[in-house]
Amino acid sequence: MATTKGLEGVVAAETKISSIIDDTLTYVGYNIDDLAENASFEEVVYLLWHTRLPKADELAEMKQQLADQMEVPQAVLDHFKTYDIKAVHPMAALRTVVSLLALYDEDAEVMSDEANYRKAIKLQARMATVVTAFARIRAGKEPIAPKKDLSYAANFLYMLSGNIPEPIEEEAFNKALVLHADHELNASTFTARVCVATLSDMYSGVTAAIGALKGPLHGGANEQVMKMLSEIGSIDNVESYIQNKLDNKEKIMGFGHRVYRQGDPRAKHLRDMSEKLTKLNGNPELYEMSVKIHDMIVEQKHLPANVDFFSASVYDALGIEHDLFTPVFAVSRVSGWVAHILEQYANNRLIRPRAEYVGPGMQTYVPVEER
Ligand SMILES: CC(=O)SCCNC(=O)CCNC(=O)[C@H](O)C(C)(C)COP(=O)(O)OP(=O)(O)OC[C@H]1O[C@@H](n2cnc3c(N)ncnc32)[C@H](O)[C@@H]1OP(=O)(O)O
Ligand SMILES: O=C([O-])CC(=O)C(=O)O
Repeated sequence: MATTKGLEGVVAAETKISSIIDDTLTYVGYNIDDLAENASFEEVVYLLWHTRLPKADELAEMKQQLADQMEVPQAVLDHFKTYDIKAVHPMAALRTVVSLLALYDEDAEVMSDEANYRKAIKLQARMATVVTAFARIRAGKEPIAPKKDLSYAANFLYMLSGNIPEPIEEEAFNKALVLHADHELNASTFTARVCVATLSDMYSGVTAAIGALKGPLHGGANEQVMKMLSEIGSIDNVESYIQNKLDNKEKIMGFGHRVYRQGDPRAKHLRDMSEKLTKLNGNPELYEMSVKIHDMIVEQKHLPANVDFFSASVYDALGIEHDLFTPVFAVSRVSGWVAHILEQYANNRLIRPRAEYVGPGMQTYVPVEER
């Protein structure tokens, strides 16, 4: 049996949800550039789950459903007070809380299409609430209830800070959510599909996916990019810091991709936003440092930036704490996970590949006292 390390190039599923062909990303046939410029996140969620854009009344209904389901059971919020919240990583907390949400959902084990759709809405709606509640409780503040008349993007920023975001902040965050929503068979989405292909429930699939997204080679890279920018500290230090890493053959977070060769089409949108938002919040140096790093990596390694690189300075400019960057990714990507879970259920077969055995040959058991 031949193996393909990391399953590179292996086609492991058919999907109608998103595609990456010749470095062009589409959701259900719509170019990501078009969606980033024009679509609301709620429209994209509908698109991914129904494989078509909503009509006005359908969009209004979905917005209403999401708004109605944003509140989480008090017991889930109380759970944040049962451990040292300052000592845990928010992605670990999110992984646990999504699993916990299942225990308060009477639909959790019901496998009908209707129950799965209700779970989809609840998961999408509540991810924003739990991430923002975690952040507030950690800061010693009370969680803020969502406002039903705000968009999903605005509600997230409102629940986080207590302030209704400025239009430019809402627009930028909406765009970031749109750009992160789905990405073909990335590691976390594949994880979700593998999990539910056993006919396990949607909460299990999303919990597993959060675990996969957490790693620094995947969604966790955005936090690592910010850590690097903070360590560098000023534009004068960029060259020596990056050169040192390259000379030591260390990976630079936010660069490279398994599928894209010329570049990640999402990065330019985030780069533009980073330029605008860092100017507005008075810290343009963060953008300038990012550009300098980018130019060095492209020149020396020929590696383009991926979605995580410029998203770091965007989220920082929006006032989001650095260890919440990956949870923010999850708040968007849950839409894609759910779409893939629904697609997997609709045409399921257990996912069970083979491994090539490379261990010792046949051995005979030796009792412990004789070893
Ligand atoms: C949302 C997302 O998940 S986007 C990806 C987020 N992850 C990151 O930004 C982490 C940094 N990037 C990486 O680690 C990789 O580029 C990945 C994991 C994204 C893709 O990895 P793979 O396709 O498995 O490529 P792999 O890790 O084998 O790298 C191939 C070569 O490019 C080099 N390379 C890849 N990415 C980088 C990087 N960011 N910095 C420096 N060198 C790199 C590797 O060192 C390797 O070099 P070698 O052949 O001389 O050993
Ligand atoms: O597709 C991948 O491998 C990772 C990625 O960019 C994403 O999940 O958005």
